[in-house]
Amino acid sequence: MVKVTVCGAAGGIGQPLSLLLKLNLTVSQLSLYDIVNANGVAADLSHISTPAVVEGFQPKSKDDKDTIKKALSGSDIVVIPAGSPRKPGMTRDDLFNINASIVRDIVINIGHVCPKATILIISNPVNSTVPVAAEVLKRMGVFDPSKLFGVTTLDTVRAETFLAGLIGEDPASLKGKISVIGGHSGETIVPLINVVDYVSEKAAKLSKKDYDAFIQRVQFGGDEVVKAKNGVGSATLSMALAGYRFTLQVLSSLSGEKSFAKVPDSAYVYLPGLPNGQQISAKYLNNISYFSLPVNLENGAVKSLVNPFDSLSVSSDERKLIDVALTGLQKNIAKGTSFVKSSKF
Ligand SMILES: NC(=O)c1ccc[n+]([C@@H]2O[C@H](COP(=O)([O-])OP(=O)(O)OC[C@H]3O[C@@H](n4cnc5c(N)ncnc54)[C@H](O)[C@@H]3O)[C@@H](O)[C@H]2O)c1
Ligand SMILES: O=C(O)C[C@H](O)C(=O)O
Repeated sequence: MVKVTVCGAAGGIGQPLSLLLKLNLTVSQLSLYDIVNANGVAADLSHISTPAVVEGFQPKSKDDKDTIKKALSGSDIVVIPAGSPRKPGMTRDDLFNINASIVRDIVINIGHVCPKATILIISNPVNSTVPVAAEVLKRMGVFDPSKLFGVTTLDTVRAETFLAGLIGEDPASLKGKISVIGGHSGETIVPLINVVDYVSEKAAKLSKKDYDAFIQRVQFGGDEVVKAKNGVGSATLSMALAGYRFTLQVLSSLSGEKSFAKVPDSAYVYLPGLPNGQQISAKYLNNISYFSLPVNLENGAVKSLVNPFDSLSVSSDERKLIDVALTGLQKNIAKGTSFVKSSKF
């Protein structure tokens, strides 16, 4: 019996992500929360002949504080794609002013109603919204760092697709064989290509021009979609797939399945609170508090992090990219942390 709640379920990501979750046979309850159209999306999905019981939750007014609590009650997993997407010319950081308070308020409710749930944050800027969530939960005295994740899987999905094109492989065959670490915006995104022998052998033959173009495309893939959608939003369908892929990793860990991937997907996590996170951060990451690394999961929580410096042969070019990422991330993290410190709740 697993209950998954999607907050922002009627949005561009929320709808296809909820569809994918409805198709998953291990989900028994699917709770769809949004400030608009949640009931409509729930009615629609509820006609699909799979076991998950779907319920919509939509506040009746701005003062309605109960509906979200009902939606979250008993959740094992809460996925949050609530908030505004970018328009051309905006950075993800430009979304902070609107999305930070949306994430803060949802997470306050999680802290009250289902503090043991595994929380997956999609809302941008992920580099800052995850620290927002962590600070809220810390202040409430219910923070479990092993259960809070910023969803960065789309960067890995893009890296698989773009690298496969360059080295002539089937993109699906690269799943679990390359890794993307760091954060989720521009230069904080660091693809590592030296993960599995046959991938690294082929990748090592890339010209410098192709390698640089690959890095640039993974780091700025989101901009490609924002530009193509021309004011109507950002990645939704590829993100729904990516969000589902990470949720599936969590669901599998809840049902005790073992992963056969050489590297599991990465997620943006709070390093000081994780078994080997503190160590990796102190030794290799300039004591950064949040960083996306491949996560081994058990029972919906981080069991251990894959240390890329031990096992993924980080090259000197990749080390330089990591150093640039660390500088950007420090600022993004500080912004999220100080926002909550000055919030009253
Ligand atoms: N992590 C990633 O890789 C990634 C990828 C793509 C998009 N995103 C981010 O995901 C977010 C959502 O993108 P989208 O394209 O689905 O946007 P969207 O505007 O289509 O959908 C957002 C939904 O959130 C809802 N919402 C707003 N405030 C809410 C609240 N307080 N409680 C519950 N629901 C609320 C809206 O009603 C809407 O239905 C954006 O911030 C976007 O930047 C992240
Ligand atoms: O680019 C965006 O704003 C959305 C998302 O973070 C993405 O990577 O596609």
